[in-house]
Amino acid sequence: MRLRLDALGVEVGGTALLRALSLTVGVGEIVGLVGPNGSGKSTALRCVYRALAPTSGAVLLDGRALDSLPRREGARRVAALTQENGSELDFTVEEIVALGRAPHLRGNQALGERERELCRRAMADLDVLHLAGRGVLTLSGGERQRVLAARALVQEPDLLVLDEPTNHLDIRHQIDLLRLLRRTGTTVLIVLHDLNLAAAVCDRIGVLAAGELVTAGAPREVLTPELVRSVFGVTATVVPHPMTGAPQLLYALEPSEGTP
Ligand SMILES: Nc1ncnc2c1ncn2[C@@H]1O[C@H](COP(=O)(O)OP(=O)(O)OP(=O)(O)O)[C@@H](O)[C@H]1O
Repeated sequence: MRLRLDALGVEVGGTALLRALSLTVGVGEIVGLVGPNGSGKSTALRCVYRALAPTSGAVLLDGRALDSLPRREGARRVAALTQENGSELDFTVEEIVALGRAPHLRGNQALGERERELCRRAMADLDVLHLAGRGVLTLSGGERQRVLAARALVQEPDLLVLDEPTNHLDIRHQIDLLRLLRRTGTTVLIVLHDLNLAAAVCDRIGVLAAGELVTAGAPREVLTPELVRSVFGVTATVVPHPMTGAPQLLYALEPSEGTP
């Protein structure tokens, strides 16, 4: 599925949170949104998973306006892992993951064998199969995040919208999740704070500051020391990854020349 944000604007109480954001995610592409705290990344994602209606502009899925899509079809085709879906329900892990299949089922239809196998596979992929019978409220932050990622993936969406999915995950599980995203071949819009992970996984990166897109392009075009200094106010040395060539940012805690 192709996603197009077309001059997206969001205004709340007279304040612009997002201004004329235009960005395309091609079929099977992984596009990252990065930017300082409060720059509008989650606001943009909220428009895509329909938690927020934009004030101006449009979200287009395969050229079709998102708001013209029946809710059920949207729920089937777009999966979101957000900062808001910390489940308070005292469900087991397998019950939470199975909820990901709900948009594909009719009424109270039970899960068939194929559905159950999809759930098992997603739980195995996210390394939570051993937790299947556990109450989700008893899990650690990282375990819970992996369960919610499994729920999003088991939905087999055409578009995945991920807000800081590596939150709470240890480095192995961060890498496993990003590898999995690559493998699925699904169109992905992802917010990441870790610029090195963004450079490793994203085909393209859009940089937001104060609700506006500063630049967008391939990681090596976008993640320059100048950009990192002007947008984040941080001095970084950028080196190519010795194996992949992806830009990697090195930071030093010692103040360097010219650092405020
Ligand atoms: N309903 C609202 N009313 C007023 N301001 C809001 C509302 N929702 C978000 N904001 C503000 O809009 C700005 C953008 O928020 P958003 O959550 O999109 O930022 P973000 O880039 O995702 O930040 P972070 O990196 O901290 O997660 C913030 O300053 C936030 O306080």
